[in-house]
This record gives sequence, structure tokens and C-alpha cells, in this order.
Amino acid sequence: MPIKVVIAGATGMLGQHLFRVFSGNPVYDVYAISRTGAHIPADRHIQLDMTDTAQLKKSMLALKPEIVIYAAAQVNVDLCEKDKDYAYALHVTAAKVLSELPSVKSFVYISSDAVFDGQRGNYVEKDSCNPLNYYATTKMLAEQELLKRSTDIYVIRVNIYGFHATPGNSLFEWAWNAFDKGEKITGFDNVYFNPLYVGTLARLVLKLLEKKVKKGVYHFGTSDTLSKYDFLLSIANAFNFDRSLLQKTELDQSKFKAPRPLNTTLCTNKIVAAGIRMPAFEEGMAELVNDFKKKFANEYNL
Ligand SMILES: NC(=O)C1=CN([C@@H]2O[C@H](COP(=O)(O)OP(=O)(O)OC[C@H]3O[C@@H](n4cnc5c(N)ncnc54)[C@H](OP(=O)(O)O)[C@@H]3O)[C@@H](O)[C@H]2O)C=CC1
Ligand SMILES: Cc1cn([C@H]2C[C@H](O)[C@@H](COP(=O)(O)OP(=O)(O)O[C@H]3O[C@@H](C)C(=O)[C@@H](O)[C@H]3O)O2)c(=O)[nH]c1=O
Repeated sequence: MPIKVVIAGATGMLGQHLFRVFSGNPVYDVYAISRTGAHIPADRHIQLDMTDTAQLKKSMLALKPEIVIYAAAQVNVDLCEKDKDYAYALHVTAAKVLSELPSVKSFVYISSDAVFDGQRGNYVEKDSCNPLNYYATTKMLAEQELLKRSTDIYVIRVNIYGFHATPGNSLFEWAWNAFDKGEKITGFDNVYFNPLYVGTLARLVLKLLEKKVKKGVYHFGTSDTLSKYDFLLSIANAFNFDRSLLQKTELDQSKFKAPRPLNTTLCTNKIVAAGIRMPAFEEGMAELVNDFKKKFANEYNL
């Protein structure tokens, strides 16, 4: 019998890849939860606003998933600062409800590098969290809630990049669109991270479950570190945009509502020791370029 998997947030930038990767493996019988169902076959989609926990519980008690992968979120950090109840309901309460289902044996929660305050970088799993904004606070609270359970809980702290199936506003999409229109943008030269391409992360999540890695918290990320300016520059280079459209700036010049951390690079020794290799940044970027060209070749004349 195939193993029933539910992907919460399967229409998202990461979720679309999780849905594709798990659906492509006959071991799994995959279902998606989202509000819109964009690009998900109708017979695989469970349309839900997960902040309606009564409805969520009812439909999942009927479906009985064995594995839940939680990639749903409100990733607009400033919006989370404005609507704290919604952020808490989506990031903490809904995840907790799913983790408590009697059928669930393994639960993967996609957390964030933002749980750290960014004062130091190269964080290991045991370092203390000190979130600077409410988005990150809810990710930390969710981790704490979930880790109380005796089920196999995997918390993956990571930063990600990619693009949506229906064009959205990820960092990559924002920069690509600006460069394409010939607009100038500024890149933070003092903010450091080691982000994974979403296509890569989806495969690594499958590997994590298949290798039966010990439950707990894991840091995922590229083996090298870059600034957000370097990241934006690599987009300009990869797509042959005019590099002079990108200028350097520092984080304190930005006008965010919610404070952001400076250096959230994650040390990945623990997951590498468990036998899962983390790629170099250029490997993921090459995959993104390939995926982007395949998807948008005609639309953008690539
Ligand atoms: N993007 C980033 O820079 C980073 C993201 N992360 C984490 O990675 C994970 C994936 O993020 P990403 O793919 O960028 O997110 P997206 O915003 O691309 O996708 C979010 C997903 O959640 C679903 N969703 C949102 N609200 C609800 C709701 N109320 N009820 C049901 N479904 C909902 C959306 O579906 P729909 O709109 O169809 O309902 C969508 O499928 C998240 O856990 C995030 O915290 C970590 C670090 C960085
Ligand atoms: C990085 C960057 C962003 N910006 C602007 C445009 C961009 O859309 C906006 C937000 O940028 P970012 O997406 O990098 O910033 P931010 O919203 O802080 O990204 C975060 O997202 C959440 C979901 C996480 O989990 C975190 O780890 C974190 O990476 O700020 C610049 O103008 N220059 C820059 O160098």
C-alpha cells in the first residue's frame, strides 16, 4: 500500500516541488492542501484555509495521512507583524493540529533561518533562538510545540529561493522582473545567508524521510555563504542582465516594518553527518536557470 502524504502549502514556491517530487515516486500517495489549488490536479487537492482548524481537523481525520510536510506560510514578514493572530494561527496552531492526528507517523516542518538574531552566523542546531520579528517568533514557537510530540518530527531550518508556478513576488522574481524592465535595485551587502534552491530542497526532504534520519532539528543550506547583494548579482549574471542596474546598500537603509537579522548562515554539519550532502550555491542556481528557461522560454523570449 502506498504511503499517504499530505503537503500543506503545495501550491507555494517550495510546495510545488515537494508535490512534484513525492508524486513522482510510486511509494507515495500524495495530497495537497491549499486555498487555491493552483496547478494541482483536482482529485489530489483539499481546498482549505488552514486557519479554520475545525475544518482542517475534520478533513484530515477522514484522510488519515501518515506523513505531513508543512510548507504553508505567510512569507510576507511585514504582514505577519501587522496580523499577528493570523501568522500564529497558520504557522503554529494549524501545524500543531496536523501533528496531533493519530494517523501521522512523520511530520516535516519547514522552519526558517530567521529564528536566529543574525548577530553571529554559522548557527548550529543547539544555538539559542532569538527571533527579531513576529514571523520568526511564530516559526520558533511552532518548532517548540512540535518537538514536544513523540511522533517523528523533523524541523528543517533553511532559507530558500526560487519562483512560483503562477508568477509571484519571491526575492528572485522581484529582482528578475526589475532587471527585465531595466529598473535599478539595491542589494544588501551586509546580510548573509546560505539559501537552497526549492527544487533541491524538495529532493532533500524526500531523502531525509527515505534515509530514516533520526528525528529532530536540522539545518539545511548551501555549503557556501553569500550576501544578498551577491545573490542578486548572480541573477543578473545568470540571465545576462545589465549588472550596473544593481547597486550595493546596507540593511539599515531599508524601510521594513519588521526588523531583519544580518547573518543567518546555518552550519549544516549535522545533516551532512547523517549522510545528506548539501550542494554549492552555483549548483542550485544552475538548476533554477534551467527550470526557469524551460517554464518561461516562450513567454519571456529566453
Ligand atoms: N520564501 C522564503 O524566502 C523563505 C521561506 N521559508 C519557509 O519555507 C516554506 C515555504 O515557503 P514558500 O514556498 O516561499 O511560501 P509561498 O508563499 O510560496 O507558499 C505558501 C503556501 O502556503 C499556502 N497557504 C498560505 N496561507 C494558507 C492558508 N491560510 N491556508 C492554506 N494554505 C495556505 C499557499 O497556498 P494558497 O495561497 O494556494 O492557499 C502556498 O501553497 C515556509 O515554511 C516558509 O516559512 C523559509 C525561509 C525563507
Ligand atoms: C534582499 C533584498 C531585499 N530587498 C527588498 C525587496 C524584497 O522583495 C524585500 C524582501 O526581501 P527578502 O525576501 O530577502 O527579505 P525577507 O522578507 O527578510 O526574507 C525572509 O523571508 C522569510 C519568509 C524568511 O523565512 C527569512 O529567512 C527571510 O529570508 O526587500 C531589497 O531591496 N534589496 C535586497 O538586497
